[in-house]
Amino acid sequence: MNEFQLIRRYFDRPAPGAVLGVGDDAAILAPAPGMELVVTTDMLVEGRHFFAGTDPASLGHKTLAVNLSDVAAMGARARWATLAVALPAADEAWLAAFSRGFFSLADRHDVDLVGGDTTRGPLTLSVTLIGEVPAGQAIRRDGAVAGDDIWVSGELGGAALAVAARYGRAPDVGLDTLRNAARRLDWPEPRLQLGERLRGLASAALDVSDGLTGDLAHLCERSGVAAELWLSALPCAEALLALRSSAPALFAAGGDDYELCFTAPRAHRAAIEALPAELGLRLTRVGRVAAGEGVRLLDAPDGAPVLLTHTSYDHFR
Ligand SMILES: Nc1ncnc2c1ncn2[C@@H]1O[C@H](COP(=O)(O)OP(=O)(O)OP(=O)(O)O)[C@@H](O)[C@H]1O
Ligand SMILES: Cc1ncc(C[n+]2csc(CCOP(=O)(O)O)c2C)c(N)n1
Ligand SMILES: [Mg+2]
Repeated sequence: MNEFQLIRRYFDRPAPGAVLGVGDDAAILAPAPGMELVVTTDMLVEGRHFFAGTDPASLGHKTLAVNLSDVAAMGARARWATLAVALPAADEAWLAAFSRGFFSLADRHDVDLVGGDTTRGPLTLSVTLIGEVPAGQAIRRDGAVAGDDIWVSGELGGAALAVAARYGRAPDVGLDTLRNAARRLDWPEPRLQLGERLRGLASAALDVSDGLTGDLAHLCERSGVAAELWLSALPCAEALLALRSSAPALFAAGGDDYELCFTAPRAHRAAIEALPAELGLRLTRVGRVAAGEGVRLLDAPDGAPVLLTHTSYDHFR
């Protein structure tokens, strides 16, 4: 199998939402009238973002999911993707599973793969995702205002627990709990439906990829505000509740969650509280925006400060 047979077999699929998809020097896309484009790129590198030997179907899923998560955080709809891969070898079983994982998530969200690049090299997977949002309505990081509530979707900490376990640094939580945590790490679910519903409700948003405290600090910086987070409010799986106080960094600073963190005015509380029933997704109020700068983690509202050894994942620290 040569390079072009590989592309045709595993990555060339019909792209009904594009003017022209895979096969030319570039794809041709036509945004719908009145829409703005949102564009994001996220890369996964073996040994850094995932462990050698990770199930290729989950890698196909996660490579796309981490990008969809950024589009969700903007309140946009995902439309088109390009995929750049460096592969150590043309392993057909690996490629078939990877492609299956990628396209089954793409199909669920009506995303067309319209191009990419394929080369031989250390396993590296990169997607560029293009989405659409009604002009002027994207949810940015710079809209939070003192007094806003801070919300988080889903649950935190499972993925970081799975990473810690693989490095032999996790507390003993039992096999079942660990299996659920590994699922959070390998099969993150991008919150696209939530992102679109938050347009007009959230004042600012981002996705939690590096760790809540550190990611929220980016939002605060862009908005020129401070934030207070409550450890006892951070949503986690029932089986991890005891760990939340004994290993707070897993929840407040552990990465790989791909949940959405957003701020919203108090006046939107009731509307937001109605979303979980509609979306089948937990939404939890985890803190408040204040005047000033920086993120403070307290054990509870008006409680004592919780000290963390780190606030998020950093590639160069
Ligand atoms: N090499 C680069 N050149 C230009 N811009 C970059 C580069 N790397 C990152 N950026 C930009 O810097 C900002 C922060 O990047 P980062 O990858 O940390 O995004 P994030 O959304 O905070 O995290 P994640 O990608 O894990 O969701 C983004 O606007 C991104 O587009
Ligand atoms: C093998 C292995 N070691 C460590 C981690 C943890 N990790 C790596 S990158 C990252 C942040 C998101 O990346 P980026 O900021 O590049 O989008 C996190 C939390 C992992 N997933 N796998
Ligand atoms: Mg992001």
